Amino acid sequence: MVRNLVVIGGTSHPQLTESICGVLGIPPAEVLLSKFAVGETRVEIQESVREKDVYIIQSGGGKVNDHLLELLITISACKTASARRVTAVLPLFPYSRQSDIPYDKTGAPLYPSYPGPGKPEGLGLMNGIDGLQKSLAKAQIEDSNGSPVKRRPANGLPRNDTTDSLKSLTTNGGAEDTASTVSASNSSKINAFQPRPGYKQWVAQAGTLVADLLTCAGADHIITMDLHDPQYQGYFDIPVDNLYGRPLLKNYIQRNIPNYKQSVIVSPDAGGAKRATAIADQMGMEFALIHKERRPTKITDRQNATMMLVGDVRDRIAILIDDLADTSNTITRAAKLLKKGGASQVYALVTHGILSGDAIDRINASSLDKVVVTNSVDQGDHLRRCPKLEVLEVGHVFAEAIRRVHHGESISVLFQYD
Ligand SMILES: O=P(O)(O)OC[C@H]1O[C@H](OP(=O)(O)OP(=O)(O)O)[C@H](O)[C@@H]1O
Repeated sequence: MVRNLVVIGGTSHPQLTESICGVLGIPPAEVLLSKFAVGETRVEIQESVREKDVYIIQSGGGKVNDHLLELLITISACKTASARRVTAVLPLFPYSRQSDIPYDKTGAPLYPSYPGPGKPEGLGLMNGIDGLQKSLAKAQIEDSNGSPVKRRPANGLPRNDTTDSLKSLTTNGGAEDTASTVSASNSSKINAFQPRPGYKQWVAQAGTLVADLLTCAGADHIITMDLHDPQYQGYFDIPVDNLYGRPLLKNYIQRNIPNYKQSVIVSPDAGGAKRATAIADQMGMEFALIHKERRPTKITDRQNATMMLVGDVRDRIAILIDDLADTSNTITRAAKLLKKGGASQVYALVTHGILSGDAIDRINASSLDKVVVTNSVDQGDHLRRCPKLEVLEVGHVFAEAIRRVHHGESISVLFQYD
């Protein structure tokens, strides 16, 4: 019997809300989530939450920015309606890939970004500058007056500050300097990263801002799963429970992969090695790693990174383990390499199947034999389009976490590896 507990479902994943409420044996709260014509989010809590323990389910993926704002407004609405405690339940935590300052050793920014559907350009800061630059160049070259537009020479970014660079690009600042007519080749030169001694490009630390926004909106507690960077928890001054998807993945391996002990667990990059070795060690299986020889400086370059397999997968089933698949470039490229290395079959087991843009087409056309994800992100559409996809239910894991938090019980059992 759960008393004084209220579960509110955001628009990101109604099916998961239903599943969590089904396990808890309560109906989701009545809320009106809509939008004004202009696109602003409107939230109306249609039942009393006074002195209640409220859990708001909202995942990342899909229209991630809309969902985030809706969550913030809902948290704030519950707090102002005198909820006793508000917990944001974020099965996939949005922006958690942007928790650090992603520079490589030359000072060039790395972009752990989420590319939108079919928009490889205009994503990430440098690409954004590139896109902006191209648009400006095009607009200026096609100036209706027909007069050529004078621009700063294309010898790298105009100033050593990205904000200023953007400003100068948008206002044509510095046009009084050495004049040159903008051309496509100039544009591409401007896009090339040229580190300046002692200076690093400024990249927004969106993860910090999102942590602050949630706290500022009134969240008292966060429940999430398989944070891309577990240290992100340290950005919060409220409790963060980072649940593991690992038991679900292990269970899948044990039940569905014949002679699984003869298979090889593979991490598709060094960043995920700890995650994958944890499973390999616990299950007494062998481990292999894919090493990216050159880390690309731009998201659009990622597919060009050279990959190298460290380990032997010949005539064995290779099981890729990762926290998330977004464009699915990582797992599809890894699968190709594993098949080249003699793997008999390749499975990809991923906690968060974001699968943006043409990720599904990429998987369908790839050497992957099976892709297994949890429903931390809505998989309804993905399942219809991808015969290789299998989905593991996480509703009961979140329901149990909510039940335990509500009753003040320990949830460390949900963190156990085995
Ligand atoms: O489906 P994709 O678009 O290829 O993205 C998925 C990859 O991105 C993330 O790692 P990231 O590249 O941010 O590097 P890291 O693990 O070193 O942080 C994640 O851990 C996957 O490996």
